[in-house]
Amino acid sequence: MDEDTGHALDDPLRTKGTSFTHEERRRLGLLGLLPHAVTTLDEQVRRSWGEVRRQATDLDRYIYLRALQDRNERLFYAVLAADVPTALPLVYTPTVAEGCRRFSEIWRRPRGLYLSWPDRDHLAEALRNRRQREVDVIVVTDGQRILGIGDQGVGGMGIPVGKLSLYTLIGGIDPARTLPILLDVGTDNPTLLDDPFYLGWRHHRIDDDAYLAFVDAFVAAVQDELPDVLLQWEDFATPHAHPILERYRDRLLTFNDDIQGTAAVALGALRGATEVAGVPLRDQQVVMLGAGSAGIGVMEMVRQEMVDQGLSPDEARARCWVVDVRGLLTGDRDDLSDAQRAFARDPADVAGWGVEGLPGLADVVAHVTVGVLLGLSTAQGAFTEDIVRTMAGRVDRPIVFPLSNPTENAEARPADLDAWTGGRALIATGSPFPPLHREDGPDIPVAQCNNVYIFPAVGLAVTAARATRVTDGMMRAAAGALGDASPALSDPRAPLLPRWADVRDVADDIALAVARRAVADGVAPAASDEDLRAAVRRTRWEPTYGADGSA
Ligand SMILES: O=C([O-])CC(=O)C(=O)O
Ligand SMILES: [Mg+2]
Repeated sequence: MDEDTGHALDDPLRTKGTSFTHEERRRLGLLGLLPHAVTTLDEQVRRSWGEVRRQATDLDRYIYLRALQDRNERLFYAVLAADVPTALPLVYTPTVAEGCRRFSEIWRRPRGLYLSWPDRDHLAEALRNRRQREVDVIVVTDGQRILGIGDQGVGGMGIPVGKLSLYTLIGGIDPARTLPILLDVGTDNPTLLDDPFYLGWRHHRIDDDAYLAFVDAFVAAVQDELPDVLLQWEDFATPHAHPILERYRDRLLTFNDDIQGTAAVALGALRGATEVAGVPLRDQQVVMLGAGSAGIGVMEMVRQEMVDQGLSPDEARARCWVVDVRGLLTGDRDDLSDAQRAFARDPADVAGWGVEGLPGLADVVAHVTVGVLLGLSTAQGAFTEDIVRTMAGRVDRPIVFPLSNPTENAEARPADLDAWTGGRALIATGSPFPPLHREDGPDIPVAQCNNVYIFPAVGLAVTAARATRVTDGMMRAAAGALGDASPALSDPRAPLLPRWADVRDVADDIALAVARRAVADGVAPAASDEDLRAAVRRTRWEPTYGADGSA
């Protein structure tokens, strides 16, 4: 919003509410509009947390916090920063899933841009109508594969809004320079199509040719208006996610969070896990349940890491197993995309197992000494007691990551994994879970292996370093720096990923590693380490009130 238009009290980026001083109230024409007392930001934060706690449900807390964001952004971020571990599940996974499901019902105020198919000839006009002039980061979704809860149509907007609030909270991106976008190309969700309150374009999703042309027009409009922006693709359905990434990754500053962000955080968590297990990744057999964009993205990075650790591409491939709803990916299947086909096993590999049809997860675990079991399937409870006990019978420290979101979609609950393996399992989940209880010591937090460890830091890095592309090397640098920060490297009983209280400091370290790699890859202007460190520090926006009401 322009700084000199609108009323200081109503502009969420400028207002201080009851914290405007008496001098500011005179100068800005606010005299008489506020009760007498002048509060500090800290008092406002404490008052707001009281309000958050008083709400009856987490959805109510989400609604309260979103309304606060729309009213006073600096206060909103100060509130989140005051208690990151409590705030995160309220503004992000898992509560944001409910916020998306009930988006039309809980609608309050507009935020970001809705680019709808019926307006396809006016995308540039809509983009020019945005409230923020300069933009560092766009998060865009078409709402088709929201977390693990499927097609939410226009309700998917909850995700770009939530992700961008973490870009600011964790990555320090100025909230005035973030832009959430929803591409409304219809929905195939019958509940939404029948919902009288549904706020999106009430129509089935358009066909693929029209869809890809629309995405092309959108990207062209962004390139015209905001040529330097980071464009993050989020929660696209698998058949679109990979092709879109491949189409644009060499043409603009862009990445897909579900494919690349999820892969980087998983690789970071595997670093600590394999260290504690005492078996490097190159010596592990790795099984992924789920062959969607996220599952395949993780396996691509796992395979690359095995090659970096000294295996040939074929040797690495031989250690990777991917299972989807039908069963193991094998070369004789005709339903695989190119990205999935790269992980298809030779049917001869499993011919001796004596399994009718495609082997399932239980068959793979029964015939292979699996050390790492990953899930991005949205199949609740798919890591059964039998499967986990079989695995734990073969390896000393089974590494088990049920990564599907939100919480109810997880392939297993950490407490069950812990019980079935006698406390030997090394666990990370995608959504938050309660800590594991220990009789002989303090409770152990469960690492939340969520791309939130990665994307805010990537945004900070490319903004600070003025990068023009996101290379694979940069995502791997992010994974490496996150892995280096694993508390498990120094304490085998510690969680595999840093505590939320440390996540902003860790983001600085990740951002520096990514920025360095951007320079090395020739996609950012040459800069010394010292310059990059200073740029990261300079870029970081903090939720504080300036000396007056103007900034
Ligand atoms: O949003 C999250 O919590 C992680 C993510 O990208 C997804 O599940 O699609
Ligand atoms: Mg996502």
